[in-house]
Amino acid sequence: MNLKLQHHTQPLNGTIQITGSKSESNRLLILQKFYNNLEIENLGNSDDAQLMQKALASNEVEVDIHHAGTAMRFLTAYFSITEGRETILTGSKRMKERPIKLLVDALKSLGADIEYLENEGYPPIKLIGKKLTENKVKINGSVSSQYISALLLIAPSLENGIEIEFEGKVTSIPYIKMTLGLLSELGIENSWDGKKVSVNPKTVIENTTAEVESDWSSASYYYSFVALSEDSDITLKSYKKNSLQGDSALAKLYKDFGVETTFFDHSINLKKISKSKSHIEFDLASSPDIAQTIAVTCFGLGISCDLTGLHTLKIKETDRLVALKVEIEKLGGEVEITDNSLHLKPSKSINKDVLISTYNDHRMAMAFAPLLLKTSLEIEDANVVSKSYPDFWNDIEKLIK
Ligand SMILES: O=C(O)C1=C[C@@H](OP(=O)(O)O)[C@@H](O)[C@H](O)C1
Ligand SMILES: C=C(OP(=O)(O)O)C(=O)O
Repeated sequence: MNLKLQHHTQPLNGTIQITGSKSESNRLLILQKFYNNLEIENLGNSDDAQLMQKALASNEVEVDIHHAGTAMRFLTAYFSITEGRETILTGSKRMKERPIKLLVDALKSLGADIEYLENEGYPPIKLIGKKLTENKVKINGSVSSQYISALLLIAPSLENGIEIEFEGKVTSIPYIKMTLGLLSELGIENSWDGKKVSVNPKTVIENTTAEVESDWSSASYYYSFVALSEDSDITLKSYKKNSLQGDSALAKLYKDFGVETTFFDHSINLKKISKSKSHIEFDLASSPDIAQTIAVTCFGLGISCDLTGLHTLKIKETDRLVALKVEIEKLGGEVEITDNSLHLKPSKSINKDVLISTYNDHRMAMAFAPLLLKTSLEIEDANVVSKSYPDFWNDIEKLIK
């Protein structure tokens, strides 16, 4: 279903509760399998969290996790230690193009039994669950932090825990810290000195309740709405000042667009208090999921940007660098991309009634939505947002009324 967005010139006002973080939810769901008494509050309703729950409850041999990257990576580690179980882990056409070799190699070096069923290095894979014999492993950390989080999540259930040594420059670091932070919340000891991370084994947890914070990556679209309008006033519920989510960097980053974030009563209030800078330069290696939002905010404001640290974008739901270039150029912008960066020129106008292609990528749909404050446009396959934020369009409608 395509969705036509009318040009809206009034400010957006209201309060929204975004669903629980997809990343925190999927980590806690894995941990709950190891610690049955763990209670999860504010679990997200994203497709990815639901696919994770379904996969963890399934007794079928074949488990299909569609587009859910975290589910694919975390379940690869989980099923490889589920003794006596044979699992075929598969996903969407795109998932079969998203590499998994570094994680599979790491798990195999720990003693896992994993086989590729189609293309070497990519899903689908067949896993025969068994007890892992080793506890020290080396992994290249520059491709996806999800491989590392996957190892860390099974670590407390291994007899001797795990010690991981990183090779290469570690990427998306806040997501590794999130995993370690959640382990710490459950009382699982861990340490990280930049090069090596270790997690101790733990059979029983002392803290049995974990509360998922609302999703910061989803909050980015509201930051964009506020940046693109003068008098909007939006409150988002269930956020923490000391977040485990790296995308909470939005509060700092959007200051450059003149957006002020005020924390109160577990909520954040967003208001535009000053003019945006006329040029933006961010290294987003720690916050890859908000690159699309920021590129589109800049385009909507007519300002230029140089975004770097984007090397992981090519292996996400789509090649997000190419997708951004194609779609912003349809709207009249000028974009240059490399393998790890995006450069947008300032622009004076935005083309009307353009159909934005979404490439099965929730973030393409949500990142372009705030442009409705500048023009009328159409979003292809708008329900794609359900991967992380099923209520996105309903919530936007509440703010527009
Ligand atoms: O661990 C996680 O929950 C995630 C890690 C990031 O992936 P990479 O580490 O592959 O960049 C991020 O893009 C993804 O949406 C969620
Ligand atoms: C990259 C993403 O998801 P995943 O890797 O979990 O599929 C995302 O949500 O932007």
